[in-house]
Amino acid sequence: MKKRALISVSDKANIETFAKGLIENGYEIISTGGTLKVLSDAGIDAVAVENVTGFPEILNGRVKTLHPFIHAGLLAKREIADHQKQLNDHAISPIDMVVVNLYPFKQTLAKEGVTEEEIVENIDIGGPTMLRAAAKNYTNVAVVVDPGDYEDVLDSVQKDTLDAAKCKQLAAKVFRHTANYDAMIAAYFTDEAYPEVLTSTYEKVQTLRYGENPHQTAAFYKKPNEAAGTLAAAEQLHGKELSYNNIQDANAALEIIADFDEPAAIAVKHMNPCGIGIGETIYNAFKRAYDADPVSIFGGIVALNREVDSETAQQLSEIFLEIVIAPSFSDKALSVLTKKKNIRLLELKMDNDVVDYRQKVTAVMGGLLVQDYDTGKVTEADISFATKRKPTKDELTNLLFAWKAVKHVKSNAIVLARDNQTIGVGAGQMNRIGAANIAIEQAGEKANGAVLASDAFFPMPDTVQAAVEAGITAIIQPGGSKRDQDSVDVCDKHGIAMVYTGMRHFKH
Ligand SMILES: NC(=O)c1ncn([C@@H]2O[C@H](COP(=O)(O)O)[C@@H](O)[C@H]2O)c1NC=O
Repeated sequence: MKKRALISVSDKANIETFAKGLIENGYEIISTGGTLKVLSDAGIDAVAVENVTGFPEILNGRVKTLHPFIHAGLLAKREIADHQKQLNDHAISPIDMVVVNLYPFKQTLAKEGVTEEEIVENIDIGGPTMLRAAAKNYTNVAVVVDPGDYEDVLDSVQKDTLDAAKCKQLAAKVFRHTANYDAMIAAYFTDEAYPEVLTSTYEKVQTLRYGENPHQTAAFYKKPNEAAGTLAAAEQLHGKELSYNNIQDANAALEIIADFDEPAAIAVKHMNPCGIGIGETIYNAFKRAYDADPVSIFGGIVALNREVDSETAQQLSEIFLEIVIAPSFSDKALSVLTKKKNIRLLELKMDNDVVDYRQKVTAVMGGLLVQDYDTGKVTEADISFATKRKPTKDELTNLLFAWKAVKHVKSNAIVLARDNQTIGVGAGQMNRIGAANIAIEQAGEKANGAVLASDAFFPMPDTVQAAVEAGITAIIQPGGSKRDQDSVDVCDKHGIAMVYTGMRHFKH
């Protein structure tokens, strides 16, 4: 008896060649309405599914293959005599291969102006049912969900190597595919933040050469339909493939730059900003980010939120940078930067609301932690004045700038800033005074007259004392410690202006 393949595909690319190949290798083709038409138009012999089921396609295609003549043909185990007998009793013939790809739910969701009705109609029911039936019965049935597999499957058919092991791999792909499909549907039906099971799925962007270290394997995945404004949407204009650490650092730079509307440049090393500068022009902003810490920026990642012009490109090209990421590069800037073999240039349409609707997921052993992104913002209206002296206008501007910066530094974090530029960053220390000492030491003489931001309150006045000694004139911190008054007293004694934000920015 001839083998039978049921073909029912939404994405009809290359289906004629595949079907032809199957026929040449002794298969009979069964097909649904639209697919049958494509095959018939190409002169390929196929049997309409209605002729197998004895039942017409009804409800505008909502029911076409959902029939025991199809599903018993897919699910019967050939090696079980009773299954065989039941097929015979009901005059059902077995089906040996299913070639199905589903209604384009994801693409429909992404369509501009799409209606709920159209989205719901694009939830495929018959397709996944056949795919899952065939995949369950992988020892008897081959299942092809990915048009990218046609060539390989045909090759296996020709060589007679389409065995259970191969079919099991094809079946695994089906269950991944339908799980992803259902996860997208579930996400469309509700935007519940913390459902009883987390079914988010991710699509592979690329396998990476290695992970954080060369002995670790790694890959980069993205959420379906959510790339806009993220690294997954960036176009690489120049340079080698991104590494695992590049992706982490570039992502950190994008999260930071999303907090700035004015021309800003962010230099990142190991996920901490080593220099942040803002300015009238992107050139000024970058100069400040560079001057903030000309040592640490070496081998770093720089994100800029305005087009890179030739003048800025010239400055960027004078140091070794892993990545420059910007919304665009002028032609002249590109010709300057592409002369450097080892730099990676990424073009990305940035979006300052990029993190607002996303959740931050962190892996822990055996599970995940999920939380909102830290989108907390503090403006002049939100702060309260803790000390006798209030900050001057200039100090206040620098305090709010330092506050934006410290939010993105690993805790415990202290940032010193002046003149629209970070000048000292103390990151990831186990005690606050340790972070302060690092920031103060890095700033050197520039600390005198600068402002200081702390990501969390001062449990004791030691950091303020260190600030006094360094010549800091104003401090911004959340407030809320039992011993706030001790810090206030030190400030008052030395004429330092201190403000409270009422908001903490721990970052682990
Ligand atoms: N309802 C059914 O019985 C059914 N059987 C197959 N489909 C889907 O119909 C599509 C192909 O339809 P056509 O060959 O008419 O273009 C495929 O994406 C397939 O997954 C169905 N449609 C959706 O549920």
